[in-house]
Amino acid sequence: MSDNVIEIRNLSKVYRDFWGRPKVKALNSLSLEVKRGEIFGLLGPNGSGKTTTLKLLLGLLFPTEGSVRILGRPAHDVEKNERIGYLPEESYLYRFLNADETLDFYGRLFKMSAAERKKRCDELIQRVGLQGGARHRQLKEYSKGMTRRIGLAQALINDPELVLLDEPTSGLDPLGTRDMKDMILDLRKAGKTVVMSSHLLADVQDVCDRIAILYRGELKVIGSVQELLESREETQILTSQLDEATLKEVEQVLQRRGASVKKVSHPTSTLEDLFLRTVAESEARPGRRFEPGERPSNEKA
Ligand SMILES: Nc1ncnc2c1ncn2[C@@H]1O[C@H](COP(=O)(O)OP(=O)(O)OP(=O)(O)O)[C@@H](O)[C@H]1O
Repeated sequence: MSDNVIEIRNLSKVYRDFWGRPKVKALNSLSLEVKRGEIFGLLGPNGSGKTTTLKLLLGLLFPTEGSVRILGRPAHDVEKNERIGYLPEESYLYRFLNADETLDFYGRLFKMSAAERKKRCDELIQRVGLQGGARHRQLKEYSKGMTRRIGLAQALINDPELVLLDEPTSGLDPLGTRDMKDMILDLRKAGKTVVMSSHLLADVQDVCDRIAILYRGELKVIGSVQELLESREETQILTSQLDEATLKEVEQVLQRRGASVKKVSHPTSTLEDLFLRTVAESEARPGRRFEPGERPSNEKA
C-alpha cells in the first residue's frame, strides 16, 4: 500500500454564483501528497484556499478539475470518512448538550455500542482535559478554549487514522495552545496522520513536519519545516558559558580558518516558555511575585 494518505493532483475549485457563473477561483491546479504518520501544515493568508482544500478532502465540495485520493479512496467516497476526524474552523456542536452527551451523540453516528461509547468518551474527556465539572456543563457555557477541546474530542470519537484540523489553536490562550499542540503531537505518537491549517506560524513551526504555503489558491512553497528554515550559509554552536579569554581564542582560531564570528549572545527562550513557567510557578506558589526583570527558573515547576 502507498505511503501517501493524501494525493492531490491538479486540483482546482471555482465557486459559482447563484446563476452558475464563475465567481472565485479558490484553488488553482494544486498538487501535493501527505505521507502516513506526518503532521502536515497548510498555510496561507486569508482566502488562500486552505478551508476549501480541507473540504475537498472530506468530499464536502466537488472539485472543478483534478482529483483527490484520500486513504486510497476517491474523496467523494463517503465510507472513507469513517476513518477521518475533522475539526472545523467554526464549532457546529449542539449548545444544549454537555460534553458527555455530545460525544455519546457522535459515537451513535458511528454506530458504536453503548459500552464502547462510554469507554471512548471517558478516554477522550480525559485526553482533552475536560474532566471534572466541565464535563457536565452545557456547551453554551464553554469558553473558546473548552469549545476547541470538545471539538477535538468529537473529531477523535471514531479513533480516526487521519485527522483534519482547521485552525486548531485559533482563539486559544497560551496554555490552551500548548495543550492543543501537545495533543496534536500525541496523535503523531499514536501513528495518526494530521493535516492542519493555521495562520499562527509559531504553532505550525512547533508541531508540523512538513508545510505547504498557498497564495490565492496556488501552491507556492512545500517542504519539510527543518529544511525550509535551516540556513545553510551559517553555523551555530551552543556551548556552556565562555569567559572573555576563551572567546578571544575561539575568534582567533576561526580567523585562521577564514571564518568570522558574526554574533555572540546568550540563547533566549520563547515568550511561550516564559508565560507557561510563570503560570506554573504562580499555581505552585500563589504568594510569589517577581521583581522587575526577575523570572521563574527554567526548571519545570
Ligand atoms: N461558498 C463560497 N462561495 C464563494 N466563494 C467562496 C466560498 N467559500 C470560499 N470562497 C472564496 O474562496 C477563496 C478561498 O477561501 P477559503 O475559505 O478556502 O480560504 P482560507 O485560506 O481557508 O481563508 P481563511 O484563512 O480566511 O479561513 C476566498 O476568496 C473565499 O472568499
